[in-house]
Amino acid sequence: MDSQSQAIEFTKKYFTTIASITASTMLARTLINEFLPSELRSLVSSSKAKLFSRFSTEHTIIIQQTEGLTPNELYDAASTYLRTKISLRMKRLRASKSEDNNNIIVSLDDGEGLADIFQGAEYKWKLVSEEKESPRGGAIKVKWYELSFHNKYKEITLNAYFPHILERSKDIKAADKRLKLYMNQYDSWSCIDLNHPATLETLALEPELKQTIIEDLARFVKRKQYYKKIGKAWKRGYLLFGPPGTGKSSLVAAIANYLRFDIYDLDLKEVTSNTRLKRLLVAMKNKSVLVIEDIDCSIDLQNRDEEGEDKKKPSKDDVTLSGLLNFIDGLWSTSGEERIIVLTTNYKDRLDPALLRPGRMDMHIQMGYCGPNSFKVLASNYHDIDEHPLFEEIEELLKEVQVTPAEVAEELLRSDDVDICLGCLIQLLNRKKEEVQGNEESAEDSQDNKEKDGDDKQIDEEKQQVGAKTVVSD
Ligand SMILES: Nc1ncnc2c1ncn2[C@@H]1O[C@H](COP(=O)(O)OP(=O)(O)OP(=O)(O)O)[C@@H](O)[C@H]1O
Ligand SMILES: [Mg+2]
Repeated sequence: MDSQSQAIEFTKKYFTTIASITASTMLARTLINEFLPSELRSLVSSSKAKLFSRFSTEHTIIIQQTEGLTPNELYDAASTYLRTKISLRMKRLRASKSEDNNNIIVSLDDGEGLADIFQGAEYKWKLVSEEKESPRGGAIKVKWYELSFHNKYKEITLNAYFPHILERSKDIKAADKRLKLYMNQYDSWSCIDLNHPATLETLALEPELKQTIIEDLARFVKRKQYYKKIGKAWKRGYLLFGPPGTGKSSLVAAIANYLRFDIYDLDLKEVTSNTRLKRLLVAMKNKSVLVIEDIDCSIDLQNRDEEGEDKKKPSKDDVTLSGLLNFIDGLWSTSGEERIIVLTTNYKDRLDPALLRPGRMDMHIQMGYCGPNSFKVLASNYHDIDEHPLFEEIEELLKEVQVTPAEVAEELLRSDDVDICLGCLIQLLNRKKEEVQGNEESAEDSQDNKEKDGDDKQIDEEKQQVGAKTVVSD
């Protein structure tokens, strides 16, 4: 036989064998289907699946929507996480929007799947749903994800991929969330949407101060494990002080917008007893900013522990500042996570020394008058300009006079015409300069009459307030 006829012979035999195997398989399948009872049939097919999976390198994990009656957090996190992996090329998607959410949510439809890559591992996700009979009658829809990957990635999946999904979904939810502003009436909170536009970017602050604040906040949110280890409540306290209109309230809103935290604006005058105060503090949610504005006015700040003879003896249940701070330390260390507390005042010197002690407030932030850098931020916010022929004159004047960012903002809002606004601002600054010069002259006159260093000291102190300073304590 030549080699060509050998090949033909071989091919014939090969096909005959294949045909007979196929026929036997079909016969076996027919026999199984027709003659085996259903229980035995499912046993045979599950053994077949087992045999197949023993040789397959693919591994599948089922993530059900509920485990028993309890919602499965991992399913929920996966749904949120997978939204960021959706491509608009996919054939079928779902879209929805809820009142609490800022964005339209686009998600996988039942039966659809997508691919993801994490640390070099490839994953295939599929959303499956099925109608099942409910034990209470009727049908219920059960849903689950089938996650398939090469079985060499089992460990990465359990130890790194799933924790990553849980973490990412938290961030995504926080970014979507519509922020709330809570206010107290007596001992209960009511809330409205927080629509304050202030951001750390648009806030006119000296650049180093802004950077310090951003870094402090970023470090704080990353330190969950650290706070746990040292056994301290995971909270951070900021004391903001400075004249009216320097941006204290705006900074609180900017912090909330940056961290995506709700704000609880606590009016201490509404709170009549310690018990009520405790109730309010316990009702606060995690990831929130507690703010007490004008702390010097809202509570009798005299140090009530050191009772002088002429001081009124407080009743046991009176709200006191030290009581408030102690609650916060105590209650929040057991029940709260990721809390910021901000106290604001126009007069730092009127505050209880107990509040200024190291360790009470982590950072003391002085909000200052508008300096040249802050002015540039405001000009860019309000008129989208980074330079202008009048800038130089304005910047020179800002070094000499004290004007708050709020006053500058008011001038910049006067007109859509930037030349008019900057002209008005120069007029304001010149008026202020004349006032200062007038004051200095009259101070000099009176100094001729009686020696007085107090005024100079006052002016020196005030001049120092241009820009802002911080005292940070850890
Ligand atoms: N640093 C700033 N950056 C940007 N805008 C500012 C700044 N400071 C004040 N403003 C503008 O002035 C307005 C008033 O400021 P804000 O209420 O934040 O001041 P405040 O320091 O809280 O004053 P008060 O002591 O009277 O409560 C803000 O709405 C904002 O438009
Ligand atoms: Mg304010």
